[in-house]
Amino acid sequence: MSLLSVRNLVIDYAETRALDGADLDVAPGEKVGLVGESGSGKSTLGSAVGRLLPRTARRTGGEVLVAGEPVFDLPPAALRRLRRRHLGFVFQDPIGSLDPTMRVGAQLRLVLGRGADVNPHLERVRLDDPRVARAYPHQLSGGMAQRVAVAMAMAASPELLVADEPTAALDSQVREEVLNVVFSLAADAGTSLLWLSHDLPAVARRCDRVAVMYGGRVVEHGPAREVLGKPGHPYTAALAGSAPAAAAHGARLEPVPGRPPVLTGPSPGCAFAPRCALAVDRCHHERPGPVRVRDQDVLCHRAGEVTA
Ligand SMILES: Nc1ncnc2c1ncn2[C@@H]1O[C@H](COP(=O)(O)OP(=O)(O)OP(=O)(O)O)[C@@H](O)[C@H]1O
Repeated sequence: MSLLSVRNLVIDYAETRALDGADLDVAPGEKVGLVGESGSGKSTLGSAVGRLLPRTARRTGGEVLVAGEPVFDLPPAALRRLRRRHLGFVFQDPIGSLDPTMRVGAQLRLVLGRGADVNPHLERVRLDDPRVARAYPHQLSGGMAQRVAVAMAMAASPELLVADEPTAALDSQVREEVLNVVFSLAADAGTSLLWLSHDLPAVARRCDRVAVMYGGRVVEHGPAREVLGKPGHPYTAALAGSAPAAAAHGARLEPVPGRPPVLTGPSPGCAFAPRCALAVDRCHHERPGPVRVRDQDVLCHRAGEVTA
């Protein structure tokens, strides 16, 4: 049974179509990487999991189920309960995600309950110095602030943690430390992880599965090493073949010539067709449905024809 199930989700921001029929499943305890170029819809999908989208966003179709509950159809109190029981979130900007006017300990107690001992929670994210609990967020380094944010998100042992590029603002040494904390806490608690990332080698190393987004859809989904090592979709092949050394250092990926699409409605065919070396006529006007290639689900009319 899936803990998270996203079905044919369509999200619009005014004229922009950010998700164009996205599908995704995360099983209990599974670590899933969500990758794709800037603008492919990763953050929109990650935020939609908790219905944390900006006010300008509109769900035009599809649904999100968390532990079987339809997130977009719940009344406010039930939604708050679902978030509290099942979900944790960590975002890109560690200091911005904390309240600048409250000491770290006081913020953690908002989650844990008044009078709770915050020190074990800080120690779990390898912040052993007792001064951290008395500090204000601006007194922390980016890496420390992100570890506090992780401690808060994991305090209630959520079933699913959505981490939206939690290390994008950190330098490479600190990035590894924060990721180690996130993955080891999630493993200890049996928490599933949906990790939005640009770092393909790290996703291949750390995740069970990967979902590759393009033009607001998950165009390939399957075991991480297989998908990134032997892609079934031409877009995954382009992404995986693009400067892996640069990707390892967190650079933004620039995989193929041309620009990703900015959709204003449903893509008439495959959104990748204008940039795809394998595209044939039908790719431009017929939306591809899922095709099974080895252990991978691929949205492509020419799935499996990709060669290294
Ligand atoms: N608040 C917003 N208002 C209007 N358009 C938005 C908003 N947020 C995202 N978009 C648009 O929706 C599409 C998907 O954006 P999204 O941020 O989900 O992609 P992303 O893959 O997370 O990108 P990045 O890796 O840069 O964070 C893009 O075309 C983007 O410009």
